Amino acid sequence: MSRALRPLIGISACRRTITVWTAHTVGDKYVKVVTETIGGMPLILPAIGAGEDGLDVDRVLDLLDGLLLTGSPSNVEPSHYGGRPARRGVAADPARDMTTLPLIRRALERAVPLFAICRGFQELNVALGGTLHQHVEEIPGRLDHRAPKVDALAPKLEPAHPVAITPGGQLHRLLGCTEASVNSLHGQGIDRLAPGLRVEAVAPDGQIEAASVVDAPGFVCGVQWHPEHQARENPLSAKLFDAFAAACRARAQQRLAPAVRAAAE
Ligand SMILES: N[C@@H](CCC(=O)NCCCC(=O)O)C(=O)O
Repeated sequence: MSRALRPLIGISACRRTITVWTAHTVGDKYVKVVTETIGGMPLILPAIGAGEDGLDVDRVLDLLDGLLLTGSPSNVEPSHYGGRPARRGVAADPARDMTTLPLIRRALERAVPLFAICRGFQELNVALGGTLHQHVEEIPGRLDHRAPKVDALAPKLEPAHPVAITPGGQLHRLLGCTEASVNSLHGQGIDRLAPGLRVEAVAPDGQIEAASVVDAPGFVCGVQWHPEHQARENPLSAKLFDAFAAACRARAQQRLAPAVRAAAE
């Protein structure tokens, strides 16, 4: 693909304090999945809110061919979905909430391809009017979906449980199977699914693990697990990113091809 037509993909950042400094952060795995797995150009979107003093969402979306919503240790503030206040000590990132929630709504209105991972998946649900469980492991009969409490990274990213993929859904068509094994690094989870979202996969305890936007013109999908981890080594993760990449490339073509052709003439 011509360098000029590499899709420009926005990546949501967190606002976090590292030692004494406040920083806008994105895990390297999300940047790499854009550059290496998708073949796109990443544009990190700082968590500065949206509107007058924050991101001009429409100007940003004018530039983007896709939006990747990342995971994060922080939780979406329950006030955004009418939930009880979070317990003391639970990590929050109000600046990220104020950025991603409006950005998601407008990206969907403008048919920007969107792939939402873990916290990003929860944000997609909240942005469209759904609610979250704050502590899935405390609900009787539910699994503990949190990562094992060990220092090493590898065990956290091991497959943790199966998911049943909805027959006839978008993921089923894309992946060609009705079961997959996924990693699991979350304490929150979708409670009430937002209107306009369709369940694409569920865990054995009934936890919603993936959803798509009904009637979305392009690729709009959210997953509770982490396909960005070693994406090319897992055939299902690779298929997910290839489908997202194709939608982003199609948007880049549509947006930029006339300008690239004109410059070459
Ligand atoms: N805090 C939320 C979301 C969990 C999540 O996104 N975990 C990923 C952390 C690592 C990363 O940044 O990718 C919850 O607990 O449900």
